[in-house]
Amino acid sequence: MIEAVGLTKRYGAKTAVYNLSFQVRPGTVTGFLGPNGSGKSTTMRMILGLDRPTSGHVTIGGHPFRQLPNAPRQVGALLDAKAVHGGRTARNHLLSLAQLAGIPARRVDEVLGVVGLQDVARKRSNGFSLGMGQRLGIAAALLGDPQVLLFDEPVNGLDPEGILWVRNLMKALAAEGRTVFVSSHLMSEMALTAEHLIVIGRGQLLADMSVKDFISANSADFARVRTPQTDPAQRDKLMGVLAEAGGQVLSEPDGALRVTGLPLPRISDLAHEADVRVWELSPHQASLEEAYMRLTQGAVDYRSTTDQRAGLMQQPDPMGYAPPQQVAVPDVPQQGWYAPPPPGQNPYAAGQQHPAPPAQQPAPPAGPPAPVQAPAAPPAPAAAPADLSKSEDAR
Ligand SMILES: Nc1ncnc2c1ncn2[C@@H]1O[C@H](COP(=O)(O)OP(=O)(O)OP(=O)(O)O)[C@@H](O)[C@H]1O
Repeated sequence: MIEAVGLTKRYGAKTAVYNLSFQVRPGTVTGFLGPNGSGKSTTMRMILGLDRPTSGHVTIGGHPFRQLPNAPRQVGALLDAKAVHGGRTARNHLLSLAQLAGIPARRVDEVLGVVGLQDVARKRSNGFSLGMGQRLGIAAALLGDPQVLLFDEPVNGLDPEGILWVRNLMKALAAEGRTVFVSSHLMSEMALTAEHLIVIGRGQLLADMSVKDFISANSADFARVRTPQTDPAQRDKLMGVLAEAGGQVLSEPDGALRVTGLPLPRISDLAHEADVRVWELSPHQASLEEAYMRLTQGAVDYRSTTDQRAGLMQQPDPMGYAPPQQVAVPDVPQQGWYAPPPPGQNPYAAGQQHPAPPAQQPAPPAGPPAPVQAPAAPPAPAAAPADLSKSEDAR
């Protein structure tokens, strides 16, 4: 088990990690999520004794990493796949690691096979692709057959077959009772791989709970209902009926209704009783990505802006190639596309304060709010968490 208690790391005036406490238990894959620059790699480096905490501590099996006897046999890690001597062959790189840790040479050939690099084992790693480098890094992590494994972005650069392989590998390692701690920005992949999540934002703990609880605490399933566009009165009638029955109704950009708080069969019955024709009635299950976006949108440091191209856009040459004309399809607004929060829990609604981070336990669902019958309003930007960039004791 990995246990962090009050872990804090400052780099000069920058606080990268602040007062983080969590446990990573054996037997499950624990995902480690957070926006760019939120402190995931710094936390992993502290777990591995590569960075010294400014305060707090972190242990593996009850000991700080540096005090573990024969650490490479107990803990394996992929932090930076590029951190290899490029002039060495893959096999020699692993052989040197194995010799340092007293691991027999035949284990090197075993792990090369496990990661699928046996055919390029005698090639220099500076000629490796991004994905091949990742595989070599995973081989190094597996070398000592350790009980505790840390992977920082292991699927970075892997092809679909490689991503599936990593997913199955992580699950198999956890099923053998090992502790598996893995960071990733690929939410769809995390949803398929991890059972438990630790989410941080600006160095602080935002959530520590199962994937299932995380999704239900941060978003809600809803139904999409569409009536014939040619008859707006039918839509208005249905909106009234659904709201009267206790549903929360929002309008989607394409005119469909987004309904929370009523099960699909009830919506169908209500439409039938009101004599409203329905062209679509479909369930929408909230995804991990939607729940993650909702929780972390106030803790994102780096946001993109639209490329204005400084007026450099060229007119198409009438004599040359012109791209095929496409019918303009309006974009779904980026904010607000995701599933709504659970009833009564919209921490980002205008005028509300940013809530205390829902760490440890998902908040119990509150009572349903007053039904909304207006087009889906994009959530107002959340108040940013406390500014951690002001150091208390700049080093
Ligand atoms: N050695 C260092 N010196 C100064 N600042 C650092 C150092 N290492 C990390 N930081 C800063 O600490 C913060 C956290 O960085 P970290 O790499 O841990 O984030 P991350 O969550 O792993 O990001 P990403 O998802 O982009 O990999 C960032 O603001 C980063 O600039």
